[in-house]
Amino acid sequence: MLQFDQEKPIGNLYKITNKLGSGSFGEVFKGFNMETNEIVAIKLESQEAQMPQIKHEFQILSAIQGNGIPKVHWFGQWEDKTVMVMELLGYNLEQLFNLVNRRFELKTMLMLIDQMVYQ
Ligand SMILES: Nc1ncnc2c1ncn2[C@@H]1O[C@H](COP(=O)(O)OP(=O)(O)OP(=O)(O)O)[C@@H](O)[C@H]1O
Repeated sequence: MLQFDQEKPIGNLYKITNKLGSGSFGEVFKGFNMETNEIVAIKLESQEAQMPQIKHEFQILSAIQGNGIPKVHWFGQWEDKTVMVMELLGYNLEQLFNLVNRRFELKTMLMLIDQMVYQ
């Protein structure tokens, strides 16, 4: 688990509030823009990471902006971490699946397939 000073603003603008989850690299937190109060997602990766990934993710996200792809607001160094501040997305597919007792209707499945294939 990453250690950091939650009170110290990221890029002089963003503050972390709570953890959303973690992936194969990095941890993702909910936070907000101190000037506008916009809620954001903040991904942190240790600068000590053996195989740094977050810069690649930042470059790819910046290149493929669009529907369902979080907009990147800020990328840089903070304390001893590399940080990407991005748009906060809603529920992921697993969370939505759980909300409907792990059973999607045929219509939902067809809409998902349509999005996966054509968007
Ligand atoms: N922009 C975002 N808005 C809201 N939640 C997010 C956002 N990005 C990531 N999360 C949540 O944070 C958690 C970790 O995301 P992360 O991108 O680190 O890993 P992952 O995509 O789940 O897995 P992997 O790193 O293996 O691809 C997930 O539960 C995901 O739903």
